[in-house]
Amino acid sequence: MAEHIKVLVSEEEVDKRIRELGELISKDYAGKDVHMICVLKGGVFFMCELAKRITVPVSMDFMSVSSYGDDTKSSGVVRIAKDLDEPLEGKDVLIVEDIIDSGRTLSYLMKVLQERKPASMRLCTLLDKPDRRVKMVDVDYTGFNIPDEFVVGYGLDYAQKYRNLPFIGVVEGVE
Ligand SMILES: O=P(O)(O)OC[C@H]1O[C@H](OP(=O)(O)OP(=O)(O)O)[C@H](O)[C@@H]1O
Ligand code: HPA
Ligand SMILES: [Mg+2]
Repeated sequence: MAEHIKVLVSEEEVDKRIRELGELISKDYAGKDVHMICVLKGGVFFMCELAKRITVPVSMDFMSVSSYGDDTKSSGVVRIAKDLDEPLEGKDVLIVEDIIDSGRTLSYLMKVLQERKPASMRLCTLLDKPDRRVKMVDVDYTGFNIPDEFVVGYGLDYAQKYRNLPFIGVVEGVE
């Protein structure tokens, strides 16, 4: 069966929610600088759009972590493919992710990053699938809670495709 993408969250809804999150984060971090950490590759589109809506001073760093490879199921093994360039000590860190699914990636990553002694560490995710949680993760800012379906777009891939879609969609016709 050919793959078909059904819209789950439209471009307009995503844009509106990112503006709201930007306002909220700007208020919460008033008087501070925020050090945004993008979890590559999926987090990159959300990171760019969110950073543009934050009005306190922002610095950025990037980390690449992978557990899904080209599959729709997590391998269960989290691999750091690229580490951060800068130390985190004393910084107010905001981790930016596209999705929390089983929670394996972020529970692992937050443990690793907490050991680097940031002044504070919060997590912002565009999407959350709470029904799928295997590992507990404290999420501070969520764009949308979504049902247990494999989604693509806005950074999320299926076999590395569809990251560039400007909306969140569900791939139909995939096992
Ligand atoms: O909560 P989990 O079940 O761990 O799933 C969430 C993680 O999986 C995806 O990354 P992926 O491993 O596909 O890497 P990618 O961002 O490069 O696509 C996504 O971007 C999250 O990082
Ligand atoms: N889509 C794409 N990548 C993912 C997902 C998903 O639903 N969950 C975890 N990684
Ligand atoms: Mg992926």
